[in-house]
Amino acid sequence: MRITEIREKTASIASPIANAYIDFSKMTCSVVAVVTDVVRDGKPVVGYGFNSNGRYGQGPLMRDRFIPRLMEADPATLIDEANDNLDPFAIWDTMMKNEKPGGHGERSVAVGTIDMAVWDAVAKIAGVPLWRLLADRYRGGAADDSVWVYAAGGYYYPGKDHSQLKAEMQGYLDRGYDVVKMKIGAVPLAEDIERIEAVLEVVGEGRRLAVDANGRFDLATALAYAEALEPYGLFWYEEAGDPLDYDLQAKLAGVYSGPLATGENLFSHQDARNLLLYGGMRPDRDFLQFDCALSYGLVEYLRTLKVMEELGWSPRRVVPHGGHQMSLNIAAGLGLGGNESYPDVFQPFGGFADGIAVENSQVGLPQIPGVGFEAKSKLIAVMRDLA
Ligand SMILES: O=C([O-])CC(=O)C(=O)O
Ligand SMILES: [Mg+2]
Repeated sequence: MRITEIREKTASIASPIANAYIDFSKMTCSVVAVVTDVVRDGKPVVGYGFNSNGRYGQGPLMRDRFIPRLMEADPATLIDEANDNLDPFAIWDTMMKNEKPGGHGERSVAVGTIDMAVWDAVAKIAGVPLWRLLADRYRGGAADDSVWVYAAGGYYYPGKDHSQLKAEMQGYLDRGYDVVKMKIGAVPLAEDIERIEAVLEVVGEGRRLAVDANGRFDLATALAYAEALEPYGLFWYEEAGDPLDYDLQAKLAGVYSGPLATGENLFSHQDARNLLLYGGMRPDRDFLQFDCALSYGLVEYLRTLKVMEELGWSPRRVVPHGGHQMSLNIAAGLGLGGNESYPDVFQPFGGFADGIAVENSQVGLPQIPGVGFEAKSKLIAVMRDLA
């Protein structure tokens, strides 16, 4: 059993939307195919992956370093003998050979995307959905039947007024979501408060609305927003300051009584540990948003979950960023608290299996082998185009 080829192509996910930090007018993502010589139903098993929005395609890093390391390795060293399958852990170690520690930047996205494709292949070789494989290997077989999801959107874009923002949010409620998320921080506080009040007219209560500042604020601005947001009783206040500014996060947690969320831009278990040790995050109410596709994949995610456990955090406090099926599988298989969803943006990469509707903010998973990409027709068309 061996990997015969790994292909990457960079796809556009450009759109006119913006958060408080970036616009998405040139946004791309990598699509990866890991081709194996294992045959199922008369065809070679191919595992697929892609990276979440926000960090661009990683083709050059993959082609320069990570794909050659895997293709040059003795195939026997990449096998999990006990399970008669590929070994995602050995594959990870091989990709990361001769990489110094620290500085977890774009390389974690390149590795995380290939890792997603490896796990898709592993579950396909095992002939089971990935959530089932994860539950069997790591949770004594217990899998969640459905996963809580919330609708993320509420972006800024040219000409978007309150009526369009409200219509967007109404559309999410109509499609079965109970909680919606909107962007803040690209306009002055008073203007954001007007936007928030407009959305509250649609969703009714603050506990059905999360807000996301995408790391834009300095301490003074983060605290000013905290004071203004506190009375609304929001679902969460996300990524107020720079992702690595644990001091800001801790000071914010010291004054804001409602739930805080962060972590989508922390790309290693060491960074996650530092957040939990020094960021003032509160295990009884706050949310962690680590995204496997950006942070070295599921192999590293298992380490991050272990760090959380050691520091007294339940996996239910994790609601990953990214709105992709990989995190949905991890959520169902490893018992996370939920998953993000982008019903209207980042298509065809965002979203879940065709024909599985969101009801009461819960979504089910397909019963097919792998991550489930084959159950999402527009996405699998892009992937099959690659291999
Ligand atoms: O706008 C983005 O970069 C995406 C994001 O933060 C989120 O989904 O939480
Ligand atoms: Mg965010």
